Amino acid sequence: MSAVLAAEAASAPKPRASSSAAVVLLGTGVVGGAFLKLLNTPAAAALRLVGAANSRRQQTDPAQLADRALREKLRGQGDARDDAALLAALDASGAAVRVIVDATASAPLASRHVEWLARGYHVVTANKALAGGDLPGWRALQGAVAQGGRYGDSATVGAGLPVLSTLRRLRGCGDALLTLEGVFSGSLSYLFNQYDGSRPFSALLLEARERGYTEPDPRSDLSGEDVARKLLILARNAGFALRPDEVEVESLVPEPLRGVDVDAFLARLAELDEPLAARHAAAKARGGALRFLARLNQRGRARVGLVEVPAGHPATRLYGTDNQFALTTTRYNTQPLVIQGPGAGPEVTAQALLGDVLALL
Ligand SMILES: NC(=O)C1=CN([C@@H]2O[C@H](COP(=O)(O)OP(=O)(O)OC[C@H]3O[C@@H](n4cnc5c(N)ncnc54)[C@H](OP(=O)(O)O)[C@@H]3O)[C@@H](O)[C@H]2O)C=CC1
Ligand SMILES: N[C@@H](CC=O)C(=O)O
Repeated sequence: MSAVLAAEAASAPKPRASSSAAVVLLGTGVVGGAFLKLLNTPAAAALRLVGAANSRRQQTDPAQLADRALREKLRGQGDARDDAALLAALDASGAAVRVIVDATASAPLASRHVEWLARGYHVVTANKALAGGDLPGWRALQGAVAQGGRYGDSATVGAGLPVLSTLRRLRGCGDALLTLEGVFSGSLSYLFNQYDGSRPFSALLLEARERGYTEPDPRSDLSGEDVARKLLILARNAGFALRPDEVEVESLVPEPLRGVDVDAFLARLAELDEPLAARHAAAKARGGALRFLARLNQRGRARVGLVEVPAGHPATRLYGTDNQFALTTTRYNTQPLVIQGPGAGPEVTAQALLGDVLALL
């Protein structure tokens, strides 16, 4: 090769290491269903679905996977659940980039993420159970990522709002998180942004559930558990090695409704109404409003719960499922850096998953 050609070859844009990926989707519920729809758009042309599963059945047959009614069909047809067969489908694809997308809320599945990363699969997840679970799990995940595993977690906080990416970028620049405060739940935001006592709280909750904002078991939202997980994920990404038992959590689930199954809970939803109506009336009488806030202070003290905020508080200026993350850092220390926008819903969450998958190419 001449010197000129060699120089041109050296300066030409390098071909991407890989331009397509094979994908297995775990979970075909609200978020997984929206992800399947996105796979049929031009934005996902480089992705090939080689397996999909719900909790009981799965499919690896290309013709069945291409069927627009895949999600509905999986309810009654398909092979029995078997992770090994899904991983085999990824291996057989021959794709250099093999991605497992976890759109479930399953803790047992999340506990497998580290093993999958170690075996060379990439993991993209809306499931918060690993990063927002116990500290050993978080540390194992950091170990796998340090070994080169790639973990797409944008959907786990703010349903894809650029919160984790911002936090990591600031940290990479030597900035440090001092305090964090805000509304981290799309469903609880939706509930308290609207609740004025004119409609029962339980009716609003059913509406949030129908719109796909709540967790599979809405008590995960009402108990503060889902918010606590997001707080843990954020705090850990900022360098605070917090354990779940270090987060003070206020639950809105009445004691008698905590141990019953989901159907029984849904049948007794009206039991939520009276205590919340009383709290709302008391706050209103003092000129305040109720918002479900998460807070992490400089000493690493963390709390999530219902707070009576004064009129004009930033959390009273939210709409719909808006989340709000106010980050005070060593460099953003006179005013916080605020990230705000819709923080729940199938479309935005599925888009966050797709974005993380495409970032692997
Ligand atoms: N909804 C939202 O706005 C957001 C949700 N998320 C997260 O996304 C995840 C999914 O939420 P969502 O779609 O609303 O929940 P859904 O209940 O609608 O869907 C969950 C899906 O996971 C499936 N599933 C459960 N266990 C397994 C398993 N072991 N293997 C394969 N599939 C399994 C269920 O199967 P089956 O149908 O058989 O029960 C179902 O298809 C949760 O972790 C949630 O926190 C994150 C950000 C926003
Ligand atoms: N149920 C969650 C969905 C996103 O994580 C919420 O309400 O924020």
